[in-house]
Amino acid sequence: MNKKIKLSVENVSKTFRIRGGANGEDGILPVLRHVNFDVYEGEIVSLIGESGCGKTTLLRIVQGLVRHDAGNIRVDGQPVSRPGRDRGFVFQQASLLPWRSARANVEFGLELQGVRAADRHRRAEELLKLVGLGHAGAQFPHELSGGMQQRIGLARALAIDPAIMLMDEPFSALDAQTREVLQEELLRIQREVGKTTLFVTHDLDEAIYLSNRVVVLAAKPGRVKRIIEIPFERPRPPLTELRGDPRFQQIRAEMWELIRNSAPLAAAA
Ligand SMILES: Nc1ncnc2c1ncn2[C@@H]1O[C@H](COP(=O)(O)OP(=O)(O)OP(=O)(O)O)[C@@H](O)[C@H]1O
Repeated sequence: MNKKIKLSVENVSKTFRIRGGANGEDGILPVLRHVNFDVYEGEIVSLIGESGCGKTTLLRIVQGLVRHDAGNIRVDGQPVSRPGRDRGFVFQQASLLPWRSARANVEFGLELQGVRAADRHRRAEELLKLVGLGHAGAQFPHELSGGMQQRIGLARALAIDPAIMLMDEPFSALDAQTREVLQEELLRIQREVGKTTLFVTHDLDEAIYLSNRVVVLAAKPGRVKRIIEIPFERPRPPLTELRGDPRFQQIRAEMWELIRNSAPLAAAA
């Protein structure tokens, strides 16, 4: 079977200019160096690596909010240089508009696209059902739990039917139980809509559980250390069950080792 590349990250490098270093002079912080990987249609690929290795920066580059210094980002073969509706995103905080109902939040992107009211309502209802909140469309964000807000954020991102989804630690602010429920829900939704997803997480178990492949980044500057194929078939059993599989433990140990032993490159390298 030929796999179609939805997102390609080719040789991407990024530095930030930082003001007032140790000696009071401005400096250059290399954050990403020659980062390469592809994401195939329908896959979930996670980025993992120690804090500060550039995961969020890379996601923002793909989103088009941060400009890279070198390399190419392509979605469906088209170069990316600014935000666009081919990329939907869900971040750590759902950031819903507080004065809008859940349904009106889901409709927001469609309104910007000029979609007719009747079509917007129909699409929002479908998506609310998809994320398990068919009953909550009239509620306002302050009436929803953190997990429900993230579900609405996911529905809002899916509403514009993007080519790829970008998710930056979407479950990290949730309590452990809600988090596990939403991880299972994401896999169910993924089965239903087949959306290609690039997912940033700190959590090794989450990365293994959700992903087809995991890109392990080394830090200082961020670079691809290894890309690990996750062998478990879908639909996957609950995470608590999967943790008992010796292959899960083996992959987890491999990732942990890679992250722990990713020595920074010498400054001149
Ligand atoms: N706008 C900016 N200006 C200067 N430096 C920045 C900027 N944004 C990020 N950085 C730096 O780039 C590096 C990578 O940050 P980034 O947030 O991408 O890492 P991360 O892997 O997502 O970290 P975490 O896992 O803690 O969220 C950090 O050293 C950070 O301080």
